[in-house]
This record gives sequence, C-alpha cells and structure tokens, in this order.
Amino acid sequence: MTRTTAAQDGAGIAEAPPAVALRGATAALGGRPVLRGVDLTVGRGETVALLGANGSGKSTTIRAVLGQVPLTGGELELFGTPFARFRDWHRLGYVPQRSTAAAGVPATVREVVSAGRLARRRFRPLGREDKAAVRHALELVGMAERMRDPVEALSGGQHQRVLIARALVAEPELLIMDEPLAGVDVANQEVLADTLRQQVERGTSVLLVLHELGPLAPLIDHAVVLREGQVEWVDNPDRLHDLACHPHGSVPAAEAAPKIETGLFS
Ligand SMILES: Nc1ncnc2c1ncn2[C@@H]1O[C@H](COP(=O)(O)OP(=O)(O)OP(=O)(O)O)[C@@H](O)[C@H]1O
Repeated sequence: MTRTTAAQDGAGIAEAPPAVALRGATAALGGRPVLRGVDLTVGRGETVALLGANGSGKSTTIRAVLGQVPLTGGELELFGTPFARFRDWHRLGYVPQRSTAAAGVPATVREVVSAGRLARRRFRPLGREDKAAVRHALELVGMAERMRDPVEALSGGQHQRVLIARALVAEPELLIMDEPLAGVDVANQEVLADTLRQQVERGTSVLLVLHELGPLAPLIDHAVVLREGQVEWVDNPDRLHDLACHPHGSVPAAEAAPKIETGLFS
C-alpha cells in the first residue's frame, strides 16, 4: 500500500532512497548472537510488519535501526545516509514496547506528548502551534480529556495510546512501533488503525513489530517474519491472513505454500 502525496510526487519521492535499508545485519546481546544477517527494507511510504515468535529478534532489529543496539556486521542506511553519518533523528518517531516505556516518570499526559514535539523544535520552547499539535495528537488517540492527568494514573492501554501520541506529534517521516496495539482494547485498536492509516496516506513510512495483524492488516505492504535472528520469509500479508484463518491446512491447495513454522498465531 505504498502511497505518495502530491508534495512528495513533486519531490520525486518514488526515486528517494528507502527510509530504512538494513543489509546483512548482525548483532549480539549478552555475548550471544541475536541478529544473524537480517535484511530489511522500508521504502518511502511503505508499511512493513516485523513478525515472528518470542525471542526471534524483532525488538532487537528495530533497536538496531534506532542505533540502540550496535551492529557487529552488515550495513544500515536511514533515508539513504549511512548510519554513522545520520543526524536527522527528528525524522523518526518511536513507540517502544510498553513494558520498557517511561514507567514511574512523574509527568502529565500533556508533558509526555510535548516531549515528542521538542526534538522537532530542536529543544526550543513550544509555541501555540506546537501546543495545538499536542492536543491534536491526543485527540487522534482519544486521550485529549486526560491531558492534565499524571501518566501514572493511566491504565496500561491508555499509557500506550499516550506513547503513540508522543510519536505522532513530531510528524515523523518514519514511524517505528514495537507492538503498538499491546494491551489496547479492540475499539481503541480500530481508532489507532484509523490514525495510522491517515499517517500512511500522508506518506509516512512505518516499521512495526506485531504479534497479530488485527485491524492493521489492510495497511501492511510487506510482512517480514524473523526466526532465530534471521529473516525466514517475506510475504504479502494476505498470505498471513490465510494462515491465521486456516491454521489447520484448510487453505485451498492451490494457494497453500509449504508449511512454515513461524510461531505466529499459535
Ligand atoms: N539485554 C539482553 N541481554 C541478553 N540477551 C537479550 C537481551 N535482550 C534480548 N535478548 C535476547 O535476544 C533475543 C531476541 O530478543 P528480542 O527482544 O529481539 O525478541 P523479540 O522477537 O522482540 O521477542 P518478543 O516477541 O518476546 O518481544 C532473545 O533470545 C532474548 O533473550
């Protein structure tokens, strides 16, 4: 579902280098190899889902893209710039896995989301336009009414929606999300899917870790399945949908590919 806006067409976005180009990436954690030659490309305006069993290396892959886990081998380019020379971090928005998100930080919902705007403002004080953007981002995730509340007073799913607003408020060109729907109820998953669809229509590139495609399925251009730190397969998400709906081999034979044990949907 690659889309280009009129402005981007004018800028020749179709020829622009991909938002993310990871080639042959290797990385180790605790002395153990965790990524073992991962290739991953997120083209401009593309939405790519990273899937796979627990421990297959999904979070490590996106943390490597963000520079939080150093590569021991391979290459990474962001928007066509080699990682070592990349400085435009304001072009990226990140929603971390919920369990690792700023728990225990004494801040209001508005302060947390405003922090997402600061990088875009290069840490100058926020103006009226920024404050309106903060409110708008909170409206997008249905949390505007909780603006003055301490984040500690939020439920897990509400906290997650605030972290998504924090990423959106920076109007990033590349949105990286680690299990953004974890702990979010079905109604709000639909709201978030709609919000993400609007971002994608504006030309935002998206890389997200998912355990289930859920309401995000229609947005996804490519699904990349990891297994033990390697890309096991890359597919059209329709095929994953078939596997999810026909887990016991009832996919029509003509469509059925060789059985692949991904750890998905089990
Ligand atoms: N800080 C760490 N030190 C040592 N090993 C780690 C560390 N973080 C992750 N690992 C290991 O790296 C491997 C990949 O972990 P990662 O978090 O990337 O998996 P994941 O696919 O995101 O899993 P999940 O679906 O459970 O979130 C796992 O075997 C994990 O135990």
